[in-house]
Amino acid sequence: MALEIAEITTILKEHHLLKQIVNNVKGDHQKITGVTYDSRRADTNDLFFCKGNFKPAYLEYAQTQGATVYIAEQQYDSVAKMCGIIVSDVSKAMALISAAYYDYPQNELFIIAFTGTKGKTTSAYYAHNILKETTGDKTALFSTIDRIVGPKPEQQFKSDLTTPESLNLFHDMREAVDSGMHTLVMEVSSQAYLRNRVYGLHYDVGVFLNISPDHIGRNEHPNFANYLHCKLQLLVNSDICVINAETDHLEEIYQAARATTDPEKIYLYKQAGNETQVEVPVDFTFHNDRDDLQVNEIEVSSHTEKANALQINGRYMLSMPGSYNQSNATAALITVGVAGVTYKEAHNLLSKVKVPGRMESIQSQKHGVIYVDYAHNYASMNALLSFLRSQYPKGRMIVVVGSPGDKGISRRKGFGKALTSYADVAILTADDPGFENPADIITEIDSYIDHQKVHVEKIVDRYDAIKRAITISQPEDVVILAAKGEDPYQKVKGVDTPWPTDSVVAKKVLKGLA
Ligand SMILES: CC(=O)N[C@H]1[C@@H](OP(=O)(O)OP(=O)(O)OC[C@H]2O[C@@H](n3ccc(=O)[nH]c3=O)[C@H](O)[C@@H]2O)O[C@H](CO)[C@@H](O)[C@@H]1O[C@H](C)C(=O)N[C@@H](C)C(=O)N[C@H](CCC(=O)O)C(=O)O
Ligand SMILES: Nc1ncnc2c1ncn2[C@@H]1O[C@H](COP(=O)(O)OP(=O)(O)OP(=O)(O)O)[C@@H](O)[C@H]1O
Repeated sequence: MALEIAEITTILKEHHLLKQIVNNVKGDHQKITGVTYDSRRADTNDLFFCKGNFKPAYLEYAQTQGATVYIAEQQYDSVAKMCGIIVSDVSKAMALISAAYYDYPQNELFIIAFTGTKGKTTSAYYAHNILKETTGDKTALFSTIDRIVGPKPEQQFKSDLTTPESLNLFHDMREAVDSGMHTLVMEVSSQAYLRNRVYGLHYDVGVFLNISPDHIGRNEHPNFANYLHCKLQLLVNSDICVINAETDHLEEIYQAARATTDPEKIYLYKQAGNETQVEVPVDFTFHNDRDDLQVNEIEVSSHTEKANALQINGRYMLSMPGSYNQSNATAALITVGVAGVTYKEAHNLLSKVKVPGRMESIQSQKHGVIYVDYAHNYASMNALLSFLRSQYPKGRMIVVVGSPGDKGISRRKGFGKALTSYADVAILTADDPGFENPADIITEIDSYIDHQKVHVEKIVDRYDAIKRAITISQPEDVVILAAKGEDPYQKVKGVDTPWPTDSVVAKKVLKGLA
């Protein structure tokens, strides 16, 4: 793959991003044969993007590795051998040029994209599992947990981000297309819009699951309005929109979809019998037929002509408990319906789908049943605890939880509120403290807990906290290890410190107690 300087500048001019070209000694026909934003990976004739917390020394090193062109928001005189393309926004430039470099792989994929504060991974897994079967393994997945870019085992790997950096995104799409994939299910975080990782990308189907306060902080969104604005961009960039009619801010969300999409191409869904914030034409409802730890069953019904046409009506069994998973499943079913999959093909494909680190249960003989779950804001913690309380009305609810440093500050208050509503014992511990002192974060969560209702223990070491929770539990109790799911590391002072995962720790503790 290659691009000429002339092609790059044409694209940048079209998008009003080009400011000037400096040191273009080899002329407009000079070719770049690689793209990178990491000097440690730079190679001969590469184009280097100077982005984020970039240091000029990285660019100088890229030059010694053979990179010949850079794109940046300012000129760097220290790299005299390189041609500089100076732009007004390097992250937008990187998305556009990466798409061009990888020859627009998105045009060869049917893309289903999910956004929402909660449920993205679960819904993406549901849709991917159905499409994997019905497309004969020709559906890629870009999720928080893993990325699947082809049918070979080595083409399935752990994700570093929910939505990859634009350059990696288009690289992986290209690999997916070249490996025979024609459909892609992906998660789009609000951060992806904030950082222009998906700038210029269009989706065939865009899903808005829900929104609740989260991701506001120093490295994330400045305020809720910006968080909502970023999430709405998914609908603005989708040909067909699917919206949870029970979400907060429904009016703004529906308006954003209608701004660019014919209402005939917008599908709204909700649980049967539930109210919506404003009156909207609901296309699908799901009826909660049964939702307990043994069986989770829904019946999906269509209410409009366009909804009837998808032919997804009927009963579906889900393997993961939780009423919120009924809503996630309905969203996924509408998307696969739009992709041409009917009830006949899909009805038995959700009963085996499990998402690692979400509602994973570990049984024990002498202690309480243990749940590992990824709930990590108020809405999800509240949904999780209220569901488990309904399932275990007699035993004590013992919750191990911490909140990350440097981001999602509102979670601390949210956890205090949810714990006060449902927990008997809260063991507050570390979870990705970053550059903050975990003991201070714990103290902050604790300040929002009503001590008349909840017995609180503070154990900074997460291993010890899990051990304590399991040790004090009786067989009728339920132990919830929350907010970390399958995370294999703790982020401490800028370092990803390996963490064996909550479920591995829980199993080890149980073995020691046996
Ligand atoms: C705030 C944010 O989003 N930052 C992302 C951003 O960082 P950055 O551009 O500042 O890059 P950096 O890692 O600081 O390094 C600066 C530049 O120097 C380069 N470099 C660095 C060292 C060197 O020797 N040579 C060199 O060239 C790096 O390759 C990079 O281009 O680009 C990096 C990839 O290039 C991301 O890893 C990083 O995500 C950080 C780790 C992160 O935690 N992001 C979170 C907030 C995030 O994006 N989360 C959302 C999910 C949110 C949700 O749950 O909904 C997500 O989509 O994952
Ligand atoms: N629709 C929903 N509403 C509220 N809570 C949910 C919903 N779906 C899942 N959850 C809860 O949120 C947790 C995370 O779910 P999931 O990973 O599917 O969401 P996500 O949007 O991908 O999250 P994140 O952005 O944090 O990666 C689950 O473990 C569950 O506790």
